Amino acid sequence: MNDRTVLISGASIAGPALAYWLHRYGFDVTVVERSPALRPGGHAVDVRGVARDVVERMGIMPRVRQDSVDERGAALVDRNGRRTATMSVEAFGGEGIVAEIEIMRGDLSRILYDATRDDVEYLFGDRIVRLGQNEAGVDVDFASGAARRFDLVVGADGVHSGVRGLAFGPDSDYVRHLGAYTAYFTVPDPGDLDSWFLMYNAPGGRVAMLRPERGGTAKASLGFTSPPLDYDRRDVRYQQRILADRLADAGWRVPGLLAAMPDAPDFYFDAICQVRVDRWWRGRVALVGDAGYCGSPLVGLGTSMSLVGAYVLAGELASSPDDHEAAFARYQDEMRDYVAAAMELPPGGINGYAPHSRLMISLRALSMRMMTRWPMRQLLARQFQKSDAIVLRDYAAQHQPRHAGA
Ligand SMILES: Cc1cc2nc3c(=O)[nH]c(=O)nc-3n(C[C@H](O)[C@H](O)[C@H](O)COP(=O)(O)OP(=O)(O)OC[C@H]3O[C@@H](n4cnc5c(N)ncnc54)[C@H](O)[C@@H]3O)c2cc1C
Repeated sequence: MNDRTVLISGASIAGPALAYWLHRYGFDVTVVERSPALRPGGHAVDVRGVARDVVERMGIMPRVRQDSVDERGAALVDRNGRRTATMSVEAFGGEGIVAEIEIMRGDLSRILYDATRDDVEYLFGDRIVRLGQNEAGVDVDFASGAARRFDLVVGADGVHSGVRGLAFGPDSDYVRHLGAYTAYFTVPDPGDLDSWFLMYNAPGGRVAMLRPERGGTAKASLGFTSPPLDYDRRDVRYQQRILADRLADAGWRVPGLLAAMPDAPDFYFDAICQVRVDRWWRGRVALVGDAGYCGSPLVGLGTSMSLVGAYVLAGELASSPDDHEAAFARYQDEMRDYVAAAMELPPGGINGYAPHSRLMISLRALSMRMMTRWPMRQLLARQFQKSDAIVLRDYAAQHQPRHAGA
């Protein structure tokens, strides 16, 4: 019997992307999202390497390019705002710190949602609270009280995936804290960024970033190194107090960013962590994107991995709709090397992101100045080439998909 009905948990990047491809291959798709509406916010995310091909094949590249962020490059600044190192977008042919296609996470999520909303059932403001699977399907109970049966369920619900918690085990088995926390939020455009992404390091492993976006606003990020903290993930005010305590005297533009933080409409705070899951499925339940493999913002490939993962998972399910276990196994086989390469932390790991001492901060600026020169250039180019470490199959040609939007 064919597995035709699929429930996806999470409507950010991986969820709508998977919904898009499954619908094209003839599946009936429902997406449940815990938030009452599509979540805005997040910094620019990169669409690198083969992920660009996936976006092309979805037919949404014109809109992605239209909405992408016009950044000239990234610059490290000191306490007084003086640039200590820069890297332009062209330095690595659009595959450097700032990729050729950078788009705000919220904008990409909106584009993927718009491409699927007419063909896919979206349930906002709800979540799965129980999964019971047997040979015939998966019985799902929702927090709203609804109960439904699906052939397959996929967790695309991020680092703290609810589906993973129900079908695989607790976060503590899969989520590895890398030693820092970070927040993202929107602030008024200071007007002097001149299309540069500014990054600042203060002693004590403290980080601030500010990058331009369209429409009179900019995206701020604040971070600090710390062992795991005990806090309520829903208590935004408390998270903001933690940040204010740690960063109040950090210098540069940080006091202004902290002052603007309570008014931000899209404050997001989390540990910098990786997710590693041995096998990405249990029976009829599978994982895609950050829920199954998250390299952390340090590797900058989370969105690309999600887009590619959604493409491969849907393609493999279409290849054997009567044998989901075989499809899930091929999905992981296809993705394994690409994900393993993408999960490797850049040289220096968390210390590269949040150096502690003044000496290490100066060395970070020095190494960024050296990046475009030999031999650092070769090392860095290798790091960015990971985004190409998979050859995409042409599933659409094999499966006579429905036309997009059909
Ligand atoms: C608001 C927000 C801001 C972000 N900002 C950045 C950023 O600035 N830089 C960066 O590198 N990465 C950021 N990320 C993470 C980034 O989107 C991912 O690393 C990457 O794009 C992979 O996406 P994903 O769809 O797998 O997971 P995510 O983008 O994490 O999306 C998971 C989705 O699942 C939903 N969800 C969670 N739990 C449940 C549940 N139990 N039931 C139903 N739905 C659930 C969430 O609300 C969210 O919409 C952000 C994520 C979010 C949600």
